[in-house]
Amino acid sequence: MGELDPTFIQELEHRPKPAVTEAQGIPQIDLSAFVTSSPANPNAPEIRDLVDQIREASRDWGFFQVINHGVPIESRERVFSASKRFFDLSVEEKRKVKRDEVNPLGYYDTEHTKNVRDWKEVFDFTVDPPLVIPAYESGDEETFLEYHNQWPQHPPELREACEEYVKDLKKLSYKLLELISLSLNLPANRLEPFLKDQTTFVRLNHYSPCPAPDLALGVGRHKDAGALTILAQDDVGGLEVKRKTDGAWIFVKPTPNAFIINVGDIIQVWSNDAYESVEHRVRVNSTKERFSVPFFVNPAHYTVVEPLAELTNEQNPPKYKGYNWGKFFATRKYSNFKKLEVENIQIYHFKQPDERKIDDVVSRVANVVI
Ligand SMILES: O=C(O)CCC(=O)C(=O)O
Ligand SMILES: [Fe+2]
Repeated sequence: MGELDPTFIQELEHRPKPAVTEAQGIPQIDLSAFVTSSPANPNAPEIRDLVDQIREASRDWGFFQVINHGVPIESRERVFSASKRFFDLSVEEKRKVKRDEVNPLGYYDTEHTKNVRDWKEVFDFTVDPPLVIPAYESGDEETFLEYHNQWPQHPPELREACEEYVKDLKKLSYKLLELISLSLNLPANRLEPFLKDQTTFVRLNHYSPCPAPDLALGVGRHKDAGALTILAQDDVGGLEVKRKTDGAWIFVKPTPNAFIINVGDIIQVWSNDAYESVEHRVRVNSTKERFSVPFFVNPAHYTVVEPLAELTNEQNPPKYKGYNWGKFFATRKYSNFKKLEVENIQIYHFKQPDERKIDDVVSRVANVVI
C-alpha cells in the first residue's frame, strides 16, 4: 500500500500531531509485595501502600504499568516471536484462519474504530474455548452460539505459546482484580466470581510501517469495553493515553517486560464511576513495524453489568441501568467488523436518565472497542 487508501484517513481533528508528548507518563507500580505473599494480608503496610497506588492510578489515570508481576519473560517472548512469524506469512495463508461476520475469532485486517479503518492486522483467540455469546440480532434471547479458536498450521508453535501465556496471564488478572477490589474497599475476592465462564480473549496486534502516519492511526481513539486490559507491547511504542486533567495525548514509553493495565468500561460501571475507562489510541510510524498483545479480561456472557450494591447508597445512587454483557459483546464484535452508518453501542446508553443529561456534553464523543 504505497498510497493511503481513503478508508484509513482520520478526520482532521483526530490525526496525530507530529510532536509526541511524553510528559510524566502513567504511574509505574511494583507488584512484588503482592506476587510473593499469596494470599496477601490486606492489612500489611506494604500491601496497603500498593492498594493506595492502584486506587490513585485507577482514579487519576485509568491506566498504569506494572513491573515485578510474576509473568516469566520467556512466556511473553515466545508469544511475540510466534506472532511475528504468523504475521510474516502471506495474506492468503493468514486468511485461512480469518474471522467473518459470524465467528469473531481468528485473523482479520479490516477493523474499524469509529468508522475509520485501523492501520493494523490482528489475530484473536479466546482463553476458555468455546466462546459462548448470544447470536447477533437474532431477536431471540435464548439463541447462543459457540465459537472455537482457529489455530493456523503455521507457525506450528503459535498455539502452545499462546496457551502457556494464557495460564500466566490468568494468574496476573486474578491478582489485579484482587487489588482493584481492595482499592474500592471491597473484600479481595469480590470480583472473582465474575470470571467464572469468562469471555476473556487475547489479541495479537501487528502494525506495519505506514506511508502516511500523520493521516492514519493503528487504532483510533477508543475505550476498552471489558473489565480490565493487560497489554504487552514491544519496544517500538505507539500507544497514547488521553490525560484526564487536560485531554492531552500522552505517549506511553515502552518499559521492558512491563504490562500496561487499564480499567475498562465494566469496572467503570461496577465502581459507579469512581474509576473511569479512559480513551487511548495507537500511532503508527513509517519505518518500524510494531507488535502488541492485549489480554481483555471479560466476565461470562450472562453477567448483568451494573454498579455494585456496596458502592451505591442514597447519596450515591446507581448511575447505570444493568445491561447484559453477552449482548453488548456480540453487538460490538459485529459493528467493529465493518463500517456501519449507526453509532456503536456504548455504556453511555445505559446511564440513568438524569446522569445521561449531565454526561451528554462530555461523553457523547467517546467510542469503545472490543
Ligand atoms: O497496541 C496497543 O498498544 C493498544 C491496542 C488497543 O488499545 C486495543 O487493541 O484495544
Ligand atoms: Fe484498547
